[in-house]
Amino acid sequence: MKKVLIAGLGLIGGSLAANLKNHTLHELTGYDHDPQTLKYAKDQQIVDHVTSDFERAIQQADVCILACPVSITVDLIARIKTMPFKRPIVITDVASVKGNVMAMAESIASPYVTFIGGHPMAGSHKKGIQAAKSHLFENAIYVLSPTKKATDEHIAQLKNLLQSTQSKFVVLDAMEHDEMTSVISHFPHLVASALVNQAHTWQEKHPMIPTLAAGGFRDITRIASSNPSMWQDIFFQNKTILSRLIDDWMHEMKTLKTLLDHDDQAAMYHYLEQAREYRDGLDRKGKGAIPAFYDLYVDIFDQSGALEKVISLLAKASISIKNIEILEIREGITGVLRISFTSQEDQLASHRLLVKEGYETMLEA
Ligand SMILES: NC(=O)c1ccc[n+]([C@@H]2O[C@H](COP(=O)([O-])OP(=O)(O)OC[C@H]3O[C@@H](n4cnc5c(N)ncnc54)[C@H](O)[C@@H]3O)[C@@H](O)[C@H]2O)c1
Ligand SMILES: O=C(O)C(=O)C[C@]1(C(=O)O)C=C[C@@H](O)C=C1
Repeated sequence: MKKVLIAGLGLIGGSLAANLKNHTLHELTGYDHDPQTLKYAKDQQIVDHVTSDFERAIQQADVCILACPVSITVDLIARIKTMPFKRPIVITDVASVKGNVMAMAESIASPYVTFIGGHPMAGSHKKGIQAAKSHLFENAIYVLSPTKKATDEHIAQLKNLLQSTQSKFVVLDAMEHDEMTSVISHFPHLVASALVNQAHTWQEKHPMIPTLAAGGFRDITRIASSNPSMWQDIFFQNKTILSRLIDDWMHEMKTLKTLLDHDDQAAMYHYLEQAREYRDGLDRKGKGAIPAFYDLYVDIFDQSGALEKVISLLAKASISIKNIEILEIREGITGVLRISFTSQEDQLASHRLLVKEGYETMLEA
């Protein structure tokens, strides 16, 4: 049983706290600058104690998880550097950008402090403790970036503490991490916001644009609904790499424009085919970042009870569902359910069962 301090009890800190609370006996203390967040955490018993005295709490902890915005995390590490520690502590963080965090952490001189950077590759567009979920990190990649001082034993200790999240740990250095997360998280976010703003601008000419925005636009722009304050912080913390990716992107767009202007249909087909093949490959089992499930698409009609009927058929056959999502449903017209299973066996059994019951289904290739 360890004394664990979680500094920043928002979506990520709150989710980690809830997970540790549900699955371990560690003594949890929560620190946050927002008194309402602290009150909620205490009232909902997400942590055992709350404090507004970071300095005192960290000196009494065995482990500290920094779960504040990235730039605040850097500031907290700068404060930690000046504090006197009298007992060993492992400190980690969850920040989405690692460069400045790790540079600051490498300069901690105290022999008692071991810093191992962390970043769970899971989250949502929501913020705050009320959106926290104990199972948020299940099956997600969890990046660890040890400082030079951290031994294998320290890393094992931290993995052990976070084991109940059921994440998959990978060790990366800050630069590798920041380049990769730029490509698959930060830059896509920028593009999603740009697409939404482009639609907004065109709405002046075509007021019906929001009415026409269907599944595709919603899928690709979901993340534009995220917390602007967190994301502007991420962008500036990772600005050198992001700026390079914007150059790459402008080049890519220019190439696409040339294909269009020259009516080069064969090249455009090849471009789209290449993208489709790579995207389909990302979902395959064992590839990592995108959690791989076995999906089944089921056509349903927009009538009350349709969803319930499919779920109860599967439940009666003792088939457990990992996730279920209504992809598109319009009044009086067929909609599509995406049902995800953790095994191919369940996927195929559901397919056979639903086809027998007269449903039109499609298996994810
Ligand atoms: N949201 C995601 O999808 C996601 C995923 C992985 C990692 N992260 C990283 O996790 C960290 C937290 O993000 P989040 O989504 O939980 O944000 P959040 O806004 O939900 O939570 C941040 C928490 O930090 C607190 N806080 C802010 N400034 C503070 C300060 N000066 N002192 C004390 N507390 C302070 C806030 O009150 C809030 O409770 C960020 O570094 C982010 O990059 C986010
Ligand atoms: O699922 C989402 O909404 C997220 O944005 C999660 C997401 C991402 O995949 O980009 C966002 C930021 C994090 O640093 C890690 C995960």
